[in-house]
This record gives sequence, structure tokens and C-alpha cells, in this order.
Amino acid sequence: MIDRVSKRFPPAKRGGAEIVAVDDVSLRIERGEVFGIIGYSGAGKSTLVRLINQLEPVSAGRITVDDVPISELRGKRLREQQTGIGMIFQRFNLLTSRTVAGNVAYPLEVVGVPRAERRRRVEELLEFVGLGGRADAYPEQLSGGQQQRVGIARALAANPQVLLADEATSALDPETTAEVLDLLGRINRELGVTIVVITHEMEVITRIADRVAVMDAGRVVESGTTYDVFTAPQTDTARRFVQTVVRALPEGDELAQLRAQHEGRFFTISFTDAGASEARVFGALARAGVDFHLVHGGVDDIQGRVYGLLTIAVRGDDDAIERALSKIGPGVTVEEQR
Ligand SMILES: Nc1ncnc2c1ncn2[C@@H]1O[C@H](COP(=O)(O)OP(=O)(O)OP(=O)(O)O)[C@@H](O)[C@H]1O
Repeated sequence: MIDRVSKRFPPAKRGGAEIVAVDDVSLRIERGEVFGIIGYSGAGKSTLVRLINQLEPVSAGRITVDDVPISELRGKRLREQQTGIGMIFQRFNLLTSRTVAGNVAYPLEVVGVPRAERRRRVEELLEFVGLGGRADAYPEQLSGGQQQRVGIARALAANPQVLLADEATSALDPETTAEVLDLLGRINRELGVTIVVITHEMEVITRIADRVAVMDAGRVVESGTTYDVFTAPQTDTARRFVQTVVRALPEGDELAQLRAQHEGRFFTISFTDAGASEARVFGALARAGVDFHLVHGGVDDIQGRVYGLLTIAVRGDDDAIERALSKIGPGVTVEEQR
């Protein structure tokens, strides 16, 4: 729980303005969910996440993790709570002089877990992340995806309740990203770990985040379920991000070009998974006897749910067109694009 939290840094230059990296942010992240944070570079995402595990102290407000007010703890009590929050990074941050097993064992050594138990736990963790045979390898002998798996195993070593992932897949290729996201999904489902993901990759959000917050200049400007934010963004910032993965309506030059290429009236048909599908919409149009064709758009998958946004050009008698379109049925919104 993040309650009216701010983080200010001293000015970069003497006499300059103070930097407000996080500005009065409140968020409730539920136990067991995958929560995404998106926003432009410098919006304050990394700082916010570093406040959750108190790598940085808050300037104002309060952070509670599992009912413990971590932002108010100091010393040993703080360190104990911090072990319950794992973190993974874009650059993996592995110790190059240690083997894979040595990296995963490190946090256990720090808290004094006996050697035999450490060994057992490391073996179990490496098995879980799919690196069973690589315990004695060094990080540089591994691919990026494998290194991130080591980072994940290390973050899980102390059985955390929460895992923070700061751009954890940004240095990986798409295939490896998919594998790491599957692993994070398993950690969430099978181990019940709450995951907070910062990313600039919107596919990461639509694949794994249940809910998402959009940050802009230190503030949360929008938050909601990933499906709601991605299908109906309320702010310009959210719209900009969402458009990189979810189809938008054609505008401006693109729309003018489409009109030049296609005869007829333009209608936008949007539908969510509340009972519609592309096939049903096209079926209904065909049965209604309208002469139409698709000029723009398609269907997206957001967290396994359907979102369709299609622009069609329709030719024919105005009355017949309107009668036909009104019959398309529930779950589908039809609007003329003028
Ligand atoms: N330790 C620090 N000292 C001073 N200023 C900082 C510090 N850490 C972050 N900032 C500033 O706080 C603001 C927010 O930075 P932050 O890294 O949290 O943003 P971000 O959204 O994570 O961006 P990016 O995706 O580029 O990491 C920026 O203006 C940054 O320069």
C-alpha cells in the first residue's frame, strides 16, 4: 500500500530547483496480483519501486507491505522486511566472480542460512527457473535470458512475498522475453508472489499485468485494470502508450488517405469480449446484406481478452445501412466516422 508518498532529491546544482521524482502517489497493490507501472523516462517509476523496498527513504507518506509500515522501519527491522521483497533488474546485476549457484546463495549467506540448507534451496531454485544443470557456470557463460533466470532465482531465495521487476526484460530478445514472462507468471500463480513490473514494453503489460498505473512527472495520472486502461485510456499519456500495442482509430492524413482509397460511409465498430467476436460482427453485417469492407483495424488480445476496433467502409442505401448496423447486437458499438 502506497499512501500519499513523495520523494524529493536535492537540486543537481547549488541554487537549482529540487527534483520531485515521486509526487504524492497513492496506490493499493493487492496481494497476489501482477501490477504494471508505465510512463515516460523520468516519470518516477524506478524511484517509486525503490521506495517500495526502501532502497530509498520516502520524503513524505507511508509504504506498507503486508501490513508492515516498511517506510517507518530502520536498521535490523528494515533489513528483515527487505528480505521479503525480491528485485530483478534490466542488467541482471549478477556477481561476475561467483558461479550461478554462488549468486543464488548470496542473499542466503547474508542472512546466515546454514550451508546444507543453502545448498538444498539453491538446487531447488535453479530447478524451478529451468537452470538445473548450470549451477557451476559463471554468468558470462550464459545467455541474457539465462542470466535473468539466475537473477530471478536469487530474488526468490529468501521466499519473498513481493517481487519488483525494473525493466527486467528490456535487454532481452522477444523470444527470451516471452520465456521470462512465462516464468514470472508461474512465480505469481504457483508461489503466490505479488509482482510489480516497470516496463516501457507494452506487450509485457498486456501479457502479464492484471492492473496498471500510468505515471507522468512523478504522479499517477491513471490506473485501472489493464483491460480497461488499454481499451479506454482516459489521459493523453496513457493513450500514447496504449496506441503502441492496441489499435487506434485512423486520424488526420491516414484517414484522408483511406477515404481517398475507399468509397462509402466509414463506420467504426468496437467490441469487447462481452459477447462479441470479429466473426460475429462480420457475420451480422453479411446477413444484413450490406456491402462493406474492412479498411482499418483489427483485433487485439489483452490479458487473454478480446478487444476489436474495426473501421469499415459501407456502400448502399442509407436506410438499409442504418437498419443493418443497428442489428449487430449486444457488446458491439457502431459509430459513424465523419
Ligand atoms: N538518486 C537521484 N538523485 C537525484 N535525482 C534522481 C535520483 N534518482 C532519480 N532522480 C530523478 O528523479 C526523476 C525520476 O527518475 P526515475 O528514474 O524514477 O524515472 P523513471 O520513470 O524510472 O525513468 P527511466 O525509465 O528513465 O528510469 C528524474 O528526473 C531523475 O533524474
